[in-house]
Amino acid sequence: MAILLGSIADDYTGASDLANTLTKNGLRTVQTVGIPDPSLALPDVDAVVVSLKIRSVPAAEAVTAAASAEQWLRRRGAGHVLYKICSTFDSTDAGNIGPVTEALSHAAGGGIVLVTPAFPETGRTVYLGHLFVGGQPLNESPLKDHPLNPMHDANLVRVLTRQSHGAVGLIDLTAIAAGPAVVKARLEALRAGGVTAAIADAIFERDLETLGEIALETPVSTGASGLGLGLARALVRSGRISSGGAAPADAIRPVGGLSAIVAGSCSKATLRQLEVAERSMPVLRLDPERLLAGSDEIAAAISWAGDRIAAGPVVIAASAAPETVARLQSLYGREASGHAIETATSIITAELVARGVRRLVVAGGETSGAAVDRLAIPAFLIGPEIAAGVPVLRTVGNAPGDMLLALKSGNFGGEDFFAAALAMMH
Ligand SMILES: Nc1ncnc2c1ncn2[C@@H]1O[C@H](COP(=O)(O)OP(=O)(O)O)[C@@H](O)[C@H]1O
Ligand SMILES: O=C(O)[C@@H](O)C(=O)COP(=O)(O)O
Repeated sequence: MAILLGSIADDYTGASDLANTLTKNGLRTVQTVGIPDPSLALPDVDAVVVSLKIRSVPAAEAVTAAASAEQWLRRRGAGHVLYKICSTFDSTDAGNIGPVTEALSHAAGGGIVLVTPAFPETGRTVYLGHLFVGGQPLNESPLKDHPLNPMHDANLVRVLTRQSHGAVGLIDLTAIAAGPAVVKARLEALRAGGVTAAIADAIFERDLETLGEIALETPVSTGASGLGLGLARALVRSGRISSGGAAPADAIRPVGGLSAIVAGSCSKATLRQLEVAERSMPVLRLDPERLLAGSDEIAAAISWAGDRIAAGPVVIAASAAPETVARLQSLYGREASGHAIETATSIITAELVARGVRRLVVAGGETSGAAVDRLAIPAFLIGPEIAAGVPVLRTVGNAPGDMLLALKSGNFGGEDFFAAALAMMH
């Protein structure tokens, strides 16, 4: 299997978001969970997205994992590797976007890396280096309250500089609107001046098409699904994609079985989706304090689900509003509470699957990572899109048999997302 485009995603929802974008834009794509075992039979594809769970781990750990994935992708022919980060640039001053970008660039012989989290379809735009989420600057958006990576600075040149050894520059919208030749010249001028990463503005998809064309001439880029769109369209325009990009028909074959939704995302969109789900499905709100206190909250949740699940989908959620999250974190610490809750939701997910759930929606990037790891799913085929950035996924090589999943990024999806997802998973 020789591939044209490789990607390393810093979380699993982000990986499925990118895989969805690449598929929609003409590349046959598979999403692997980590570096796949050589025995796993993967389909013939144009692009592989390796999902890692490295957004919130120590930078050195993220670098080591990403470097191995990069080598694996290069050995399979990837001429370009996109480091898929969050469209809201989720990270801390200690990393991991800067350190991983620099490591990937170093492995590819150095040079300058284009960086942009813009994803206009979901309202993420970058202007003069500042990231906007819908109509709000990043630091005024709900991301200011993220449980793991609260974002307090919309100026990405500044944010990335704090995480990088090298100098960070800006390619502004004026240059991008002037087209690929001007962007290329600007990138070269920045490189000659010692800059190793350039934040690129982008507001419209045409900006990302320009950036994709130039990025494709370099070995590494860093960005969200918008840059994926630009790279995919550039590859298709180059005439190097012969497949026509159709998603495998297998991806939507029904699996039957029971269905469930597990949420650990505390994002504004997820909190609203849970409220709406309460009108049509049984929803269990976990008590995070009881979970952390080591009580039998997990067993109680499994028993609650067991009493209801044969009659229809159930929802189990740890999600809570920012004030409640802040209170728990003040008692147990940010990382400890996040990790303990992810562990609990992943155990509950595995128990639901053991009881016959084959159609599963997980809300939250870290939450999805923990759940998919516990289920030991090796890879996914990409099915139809449920909402911008969220496709139906079909497991490849899964031990208990095929499953359909939707891994929902916290801020993605309309308010009826959960019902809409299950309606597409048969
Ligand atoms: N009630 C809660 N209090 C504190 N942290 C929580 C609570 N519920 C979930 N979490 C944690 O918040 C984090 C949410 O991150 P994630 O799953 O990536 O969601 P998102 O996609 O919205 O960013 C996870 O680590 C999760 O375990
Ligand atoms: O780019 C995006 O916004 C998503 O693909 C993504 O990575 C979101 O992360 P989570 O909200 O943590 O799932």
